[in-house]
Amino acid sequence: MTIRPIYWQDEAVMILDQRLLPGKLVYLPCRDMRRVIHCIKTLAVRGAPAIGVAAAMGLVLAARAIKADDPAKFRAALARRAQVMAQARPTAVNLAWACGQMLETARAAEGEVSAIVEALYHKSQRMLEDDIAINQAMGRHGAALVPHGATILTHCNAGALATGGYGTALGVARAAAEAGKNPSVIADETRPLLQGARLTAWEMVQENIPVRVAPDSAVGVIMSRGMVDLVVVGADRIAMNGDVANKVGTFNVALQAQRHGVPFYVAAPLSTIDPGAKSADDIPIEERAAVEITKLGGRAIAAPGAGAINFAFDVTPNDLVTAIITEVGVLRPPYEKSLAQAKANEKIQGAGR
Ligand SMILES: CSC[C@H]1O[C@H](OP(=O)(O)O)[C@H](O)[C@@H]1O
Repeated sequence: MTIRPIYWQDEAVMILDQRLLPGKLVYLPCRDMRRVIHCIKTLAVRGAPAIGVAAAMGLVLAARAIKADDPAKFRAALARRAQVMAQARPTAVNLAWACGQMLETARAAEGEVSAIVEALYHKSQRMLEDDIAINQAMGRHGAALVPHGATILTHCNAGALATGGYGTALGVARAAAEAGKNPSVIADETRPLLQGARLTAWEMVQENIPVRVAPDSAVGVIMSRGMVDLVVVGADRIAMNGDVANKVGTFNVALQAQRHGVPFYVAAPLSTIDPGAKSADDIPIEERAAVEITKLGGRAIAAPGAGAINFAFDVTPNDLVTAIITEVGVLRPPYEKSLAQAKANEKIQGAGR
């Protein structure tokens, strides 16, 4: 089954409302930037690469609404809108990266405003298509690390729903299955919004990849019983020293993996590696509303009057990361060197795109 989290349909951006999965498959038609921002903020669309693509498409909608015939004034107006878009969620670097890519496209496009808008549309579509190809390449590199019949534990959802449609961490599982390795998956349910139970399990069922859901708190006992061969998770932002920001709870999984001698892999495109972040200290961690903790399915699960702590992400220190799987290969410590080399090569190859 092809899972399409987001796509163009005529003049509208169609966003699969992931808040309603696994029960309902509902697409939201977005015809202006504000609607796309709302989808990003409310996690109707979520996952670092997917929100990057959503931001790019949202900026096309914004560009089409700018009333300016002068290209310079148009580019200035677009830059102001990109600044608003980039603030929709702070941790996933792909959001800001995608906005930067769109502004670069507008800068490089020649001719009238209409030609710039057309170039922006094609850039947003190419970003979606490139993401799928990047994920497939990443999956092939990652699949080489998956033993036959292995059980892969993952956290949150880093699958087709979090990307352009193939997946980073789940892309490794997909590619291993496509290579005939018969992997199975253990999906941490991933409190508070249950992306693992709701989204990862749904994706794996669609793919006929065996999947079992487990409470986040069970990772230790599951690993202590030798039930996990490797961990593969996604990432929202990777610092140049290899510190990894990902869904809250990932750090706990990494500590358990170290304790039990289980390889802990991070699967992420090069665009998730942030050259502006030297270490975890430079990664903003999103805090979300208390109600996401105190309610579940609209029902109170915490005593009325109780507060909540709702960090949406945490940072896994680089010494707990066995390797980082990317579209150009598997990057290993020392990350200061391997990540810098990969980003340098990206710049050289990107220069030609
Ligand atoms: C392929 S990146 C997916 C990444 O994004 C998720 O966070 P959220 O659901 O809040 O967007 C989680 O950190 C995943 O690993």
